[in-house]
Amino acid sequence: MRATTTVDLLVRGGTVVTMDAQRRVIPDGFLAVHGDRIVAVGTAAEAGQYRAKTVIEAGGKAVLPGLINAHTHVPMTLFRGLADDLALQEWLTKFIFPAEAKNVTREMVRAGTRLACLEMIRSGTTCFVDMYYFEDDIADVTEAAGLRAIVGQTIIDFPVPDALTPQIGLAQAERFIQKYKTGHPLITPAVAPHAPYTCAPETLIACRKLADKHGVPLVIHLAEADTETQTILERYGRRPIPHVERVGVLGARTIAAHVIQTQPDEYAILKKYNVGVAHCPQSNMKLAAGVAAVPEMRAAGLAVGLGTDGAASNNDLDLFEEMDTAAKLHKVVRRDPTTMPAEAVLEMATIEGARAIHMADRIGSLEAGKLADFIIVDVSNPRQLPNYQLASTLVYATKSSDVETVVVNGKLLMRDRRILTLDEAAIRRETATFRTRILESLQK
Ligand SMILES: CSC[C@H]1O[C@@H](n2cnc3c(O)ncnc32)[C@H](O)[C@@H]1O
Ligand SMILES: [Zn+2]
Repeated sequence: MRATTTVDLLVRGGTVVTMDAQRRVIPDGFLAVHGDRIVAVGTAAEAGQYRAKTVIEAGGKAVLPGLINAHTHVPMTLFRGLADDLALQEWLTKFIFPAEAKNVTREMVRAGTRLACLEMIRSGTTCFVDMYYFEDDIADVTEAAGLRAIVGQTIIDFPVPDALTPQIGLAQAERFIQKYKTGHPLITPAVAPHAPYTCAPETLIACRKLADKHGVPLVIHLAEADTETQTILERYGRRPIPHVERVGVLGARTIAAHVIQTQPDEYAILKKYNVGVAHCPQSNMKLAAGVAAVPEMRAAGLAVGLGTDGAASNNDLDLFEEMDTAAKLHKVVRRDPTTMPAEAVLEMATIEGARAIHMADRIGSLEAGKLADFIIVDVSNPRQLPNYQLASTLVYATKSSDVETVVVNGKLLMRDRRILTLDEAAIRRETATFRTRILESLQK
């Protein structure tokens, strides 16, 4: 007779999409969780030895690794819809930077982050990479919501809401890193130089030194628009990727967002430093920035994850939409329907996303020993039937509203669409207050 093992949480009966090295999909599967970890994954027949305080019956549902948003600016949810249908430079310099100068405070950042966490939990995101201002507040609110995040304090060469100079920004970033760097269960602090066109080489070097000193990730917007390529060529005589290499900002645990304006010989530079790429197709389409060479970067061995970018350039934080868009965008630009199949974009939102953010040893797949970050998704809506192929159903026919249950670090954040860690009504009220404030600020 087999001994019984008591665990905290047992999910049984669902189709478990492991995203492990063999990409195993277990039709009648189970997942056992104890503390913050997955302790076993297998077929329902093997689940018999486990007893749990909480059992979730997932028959007819898909159980997947939590989705990973590799690039966003969470407080920008409060700027959603404020300035649409503009090119990057005009959008940033005429609308977003001025709106931020008037409105970004600790209080605003906390409110925007709460709204973002609510949206992300509801749409199946369990981990995100952020870069913004007042990141200690973002970290605090994220931890309370129960989500996992890499939280990057922005460094930029002009006065911003939390730092008048990049030196002040760097000192602030160091304090923030010191507060969170020793093994926090959910928050990984990071340094986030905004971009090569807003940070001088000295600023970029100081950011790299700080990241190396504390062994934390470095997050940067890179090669996003042709205006960036022109500016960097004019200023430094090199294109953006060779420029950042020459300056010395590429290095351990770098995460570069966008990476659109590339030439094939530049992939080797990114590969040399193991740079993870955050592909943000919806933001890139909306700002008409261009189309990143994702199939080529993947073929060159780069880890490419998926990001939404901020809600002011997307305009949501929905990775199900982002998967659908990524799969279709690359087909249409190449006139090749075989490029970026559903399985590939599902990888980008899970295990490849984890590789891109340098966390694949801990998250991105459902395997014993990994952190228990997973979602349970209904796949029985008429719109998803008859469901011949699960990756296809998830990428092309599933909506974020089909996400029913979300677990991060072994803790339930949403069960059967009921949010357990945030006060949804209070967030709606708070958002309405900020809407009025932001509108008024723009009339002054
Ligand atoms: C480093 S984040 C802070 C800074 O970046 C701005 N921002 C938001 N989205 C983008 C983007 O796609 N490219 C460049 N800059 C962006 C944001 O408004 C903050 O000021
Ligand atoms: Zn961005």
